[in-house]
Formats: sequence, C-alpha cells, structure tokens
Amino acid sequence: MSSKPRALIVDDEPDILELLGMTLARMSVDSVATADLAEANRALEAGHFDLCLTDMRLPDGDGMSLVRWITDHRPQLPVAVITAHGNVEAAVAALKAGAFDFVSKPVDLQELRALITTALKLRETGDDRRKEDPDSELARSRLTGDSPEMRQLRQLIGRVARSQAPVLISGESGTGKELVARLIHDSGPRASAPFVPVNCGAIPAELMESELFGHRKGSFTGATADREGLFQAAEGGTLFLDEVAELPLAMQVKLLRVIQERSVRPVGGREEIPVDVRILSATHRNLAEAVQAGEFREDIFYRLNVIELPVPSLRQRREDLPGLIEDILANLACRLDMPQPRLSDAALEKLQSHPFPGNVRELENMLERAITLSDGGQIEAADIFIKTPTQPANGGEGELSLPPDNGQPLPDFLEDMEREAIQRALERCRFNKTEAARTLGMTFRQLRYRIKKLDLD
Ligand SMILES: Nc1ncnc2c1ncn2[C@@H]1O[C@H](COP(=O)(O)OP(=O)(O)OP(=O)(O)O)[C@@H](O)[C@H]1O
Repeated sequence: MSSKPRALIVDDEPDILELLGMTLARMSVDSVATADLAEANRALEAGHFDLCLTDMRLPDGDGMSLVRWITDHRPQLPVAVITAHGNVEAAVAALKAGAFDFVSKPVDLQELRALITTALKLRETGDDRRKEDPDSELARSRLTGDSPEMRQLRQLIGRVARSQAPVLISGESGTGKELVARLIHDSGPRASAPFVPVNCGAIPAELMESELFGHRKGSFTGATADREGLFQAAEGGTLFLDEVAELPLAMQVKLLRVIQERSVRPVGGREEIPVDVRILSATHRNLAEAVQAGEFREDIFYRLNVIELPVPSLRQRREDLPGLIEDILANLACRLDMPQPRLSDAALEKLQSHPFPGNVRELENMLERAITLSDGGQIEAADIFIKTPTQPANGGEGELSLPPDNGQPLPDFLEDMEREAIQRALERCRFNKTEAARTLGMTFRQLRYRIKKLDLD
C-alpha cells in the first residue's frame, strides 16, 4: 500500500475545513473537502477513501445519515463525526449508528491526530481476508464453539474491534467476558498498545482514584513518589473495567469526567493529562436494573453501554460442550506435560446433563480436578465431580465442625473453615458472587478479596 491515504471531509465551515485539511496534510494524508451531503455523496461514488470526517449539521441534512450510508455501503471506511461541544447524545448516537469515533468542537489537535492515526491503522489491518471473514482465525482459535451464538459473537467482536466506541460486555460469571475483551483489543487497531484489565470489585474504594488516575508525590501518606495510574498505563490501548457495577458512585462521577474530557488529573495534581484510551467494561449483573435501583449512575451507564455485547451462557450453547472439553483437556495436558486423556462416554454424558451455573470456568475446574483423579489415559464418570447445591464438596450440608485433634494450627483451621463457608455460599448461589456476599453478610468487595486471598477463583 504505497499511495497516500485519502480522507473525505464534510463540513460547511471554511475554518474547520482548513484546519482539518492542514492537519491531514501534515500527516501525509490527501483530503477532499466537501461542504454538504450531496457533494460528499458524489465524492464517495467517484473515488476511494480511507477515512471520512463529517460535521453533524450540514446545510442539506444530517451528518448521521452519512454515517448510516457509509456503514451500509462502505463498511470498511472509518467515519468519524465532529460534534458540538458537550453534545454527548449526538456522539453516542453516531457511535451506535456505526461511526468509529468522534471529536468535539473546538477541535483539539492532539485528539484529532490520535483519531486519524487510529483510522489509518484500520486501513492497514482491513485487508480483503478480513472483509470476507469477520469470524477471524484469531477469534476462532481463542473462543471455542461452533454454535450459532458463538459464531455471531465472533462476528460482532470483529465489527466492534474496528470501532473506538465503548462496549459493555454482559453475561454470567465464567462465560468468557474477559476473553472477549482481550479479543476485541487484539483484533483492532490498538493491538500493539497495552490491554489493561482492572477488577473494579477488587480495588479498595479509598485506593481506587489513585489506582486509576495516578497520584503526585506527597498527596497522601504513603505517596512517596509520583505514580501513574492505569489510564496512563493503557495509553494508546484499551482499559478493561471488569465488574464495573462495583464501581463506587463517587468514582462513577470521576470516570464520567475522564471519558468526557479524555484526560485525567492525578490525585494531588493540578494539571490535566490527556489520555487516548478505549474503554471496554464487563458485568455479570443487569446494569439497567442497577440504574433503576440507584446503584449505578444513568449518565455513566449511557456512556459505557454504547454497544452492548452479550456473551451467552454455556446452557444456551450446549452443542459447544464437546469442543470445549477437547480444547480444555488439550490445554491442561500441555500444561501438566502429560498425554491428553480421553473422556469415557459415561463421563461425557455426566457433563452433558449438568447445567453449568459457573459456565466455562466451572467446566475448566471440573476437568482439572478430573485429570488429577484419573489414572491412565481415560477420564471416567467417577472422576467427574459435580457439585450441586444439595451435594456440596464435603459430601453433605452438615455443620462446620470443630478442629480435628491433629495439631493443626488454629489459623490454618480457621482459613479452612472460611474457605469451606465461602465455597458453600457460592454453590448455593450458583456462583453469583453478589448474592453469595449477601448471604455471608459481607460486601461484594470483601468477598472478592477473600476469594483471591484463599485462592478460590
Ligand atoms: N468460548 C470459550 N472458549 C475457550 N475458553 C473459554 C471460552 N469462554 C470462556 N473460556 C475460558 O473460561 C475461563 C473464564 O473466562 P473469563 O475469565 O473470560 O470469564 P468471565 O466471564 O470474565 O468471568 P467473571 O465474570 O467471573 O469474571 C477462562 O479460562 C477462559 O479462557
């Protein structure tokens, strides 16, 4: 691809046309300036473009109709909109309609340059193979499953990977939400920059601001040096907010500001630091319900949920089970440096009749346990241990007993009891951590911490 990239600019304000044209020229991009929709359409019909920048309000109509036309007829052409300052609705509507990004007036040159760079990267990766096959090899190799649900998910991933719009990945625990987020990052123009996952439920509320936005030396006890936050660590790449429903309300407000301004202010700092980060988030909860319950702010929900990507549960795609088992056993065998065991028919049947409330993660745990129990090259039904609410790990719902008189140190015994109580609660609540935390009389955050500490995940 040796020829210079070409951009189409659509705006009726001569000053903006000039600014955009000059910025593009400095980045070695040729541009064609048009002042209204009719002219833009003629240009699109006549030639090839690698990027389109359009104003929202045009003399003969709405920039949105151009976004829709391009999405339908030129899906490989990244189109970005120029919105009036503070018009969040217009920006969100354009992203939903297929715009890959937006820039607001007055146009910030640094932001504009970052946008153009990302769009041009799409040109480099948008080869013909990808055009014909959105269900890419990369996605197939990582996300196992040939069910229609899985194929559709992979196609959606391919599509949203090209956009810069925030995506909310929803689905039950263990369905593969983090895997999906990584795939969106790795299949898009930000792949060579960092992917930074943040578990919003695991960071103590009082540290969250400094973790996300960084801090200046001396801003609080223990801040012995300047430290950059996770937003800056993800510069040019993707920040993945896992368990986003657990973000405290005060942090939601701060996050909204960062998304809107595209800059962060470290704790104790006065300056704003511009950041170019795409935000993906995930939740196993129904965020719309959390908004209704007053636990999640509607404005931030609206900004994070520009595109919703639901990940199906294992129950919704049972036909994928044999393929998943095969892949997981192959991975485990490789990790444990042993030949890949086979699964007896009875063992497969046993797995097929289980509802898998903990989804793929539960299947992985079950097979890992089975592999260590099985002797020889075959996993039998007896090696598959299915925990049900009525048949917990220790064989019965009995009382937790006193320490055995075997000299076990008390702290170890207490830790065992804690582990057992948490495991039972999780099983009773079908691995819904929020619910389990409630029955244990602790906050979700505390439970996440204990699970991590006790290595229960
Ligand atoms: N379709 C799939 N193919 C292969 N592996 C999968 C698939 N889906 C999930 N996994 C595996 O299952 C495990 C759980 O996935 P992941 O951590 O992405 O789930 P999650 O939805 O983010 O869970 P949680 O909500 O509990 O954080 C991972 O080890 C992941 O690699």
